[in-house]
Amino acid sequence: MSRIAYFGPQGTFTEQAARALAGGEELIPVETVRLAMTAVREGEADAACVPIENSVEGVVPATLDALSESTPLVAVAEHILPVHFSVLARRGGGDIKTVASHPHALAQVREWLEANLPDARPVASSSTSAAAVGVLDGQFDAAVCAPVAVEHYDLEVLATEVADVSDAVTRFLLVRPPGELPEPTGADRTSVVAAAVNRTGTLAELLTALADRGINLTRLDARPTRNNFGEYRFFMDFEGHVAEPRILDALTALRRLCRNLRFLGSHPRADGTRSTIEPGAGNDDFVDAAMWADAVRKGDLA
Ligand SMILES: O=C(O)C(=O)C[C@]1(C(=O)O)C=C[C@@H](O)C=C1
Repeated sequence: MSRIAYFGPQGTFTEQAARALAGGEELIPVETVRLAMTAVREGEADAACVPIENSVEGVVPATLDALSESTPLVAVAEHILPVHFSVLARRGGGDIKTVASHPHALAQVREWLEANLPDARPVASSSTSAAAVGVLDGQFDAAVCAPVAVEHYDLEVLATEVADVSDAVTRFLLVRPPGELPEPTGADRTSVVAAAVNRTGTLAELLTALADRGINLTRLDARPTRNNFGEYRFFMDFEGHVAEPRILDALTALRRLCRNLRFLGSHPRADGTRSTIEPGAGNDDFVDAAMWADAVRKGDLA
């Protein structure tokens, strides 16, 4: 049985995603996103389940930073969960003066808190479940949690279905050390991180390498390299799988433009959206063009 570290403690959204992705594997709750990946890097777990992006609040910076540091890990699967929250408090507790949660969760219920708990001060916690633990300990008066949290923590439910954007979703990744990749399905996502040199047009060149090959970008985020102020790493997700000639061609171009390129995986998309194929930029077009060039090189064609 393989072991999956997940961003815990028990009752987080990430645990739900890990259960959906893992089947019957052993699940290990870990306090932070970074430590979940460290557990894999140090061989204490075979894979890690971590949040990557939310439809309201955007990317999870801790996940991007942990993916770009230390030894490479690649995403082999993803899961998308609808996100609405329950607000939990101690049974028989008094006034709610503080309400804690993960910053991504607080950002998704800002309007609800202003309308329903205007006197409560929002406090950031390491995860939604860590906020529930803090309420039990008396550190905070209320916690904004995943609905399943109430099954793990003996707290009273003050409100359910809390969300400023009713159809919000979060996408989660299952990452593991590089190895055999999932098979291409036609509805795949490839991810890379490029530490580009700081000169005119670098980002435009990277994006043009994808656009020229008819490849649709699905996410672009920048994070500081932490070395020199103003120097950034660019995280790019795009449609397609490295097993496809058009994607391999793009990756080799990105590598040429930017030698500091890390491959972060190719895997099926959870939403099943099939890759866009632009005219003249299908895999057959790339194979045909390579055969034609080869024939020219051998002197078989003019
Ligand atoms: O704290 C949790 O429950 C998490 O799984 C983390 C997380 C996130 O990082 O976005 C996951 C989903 C929600 O958007 C809020 C918090």
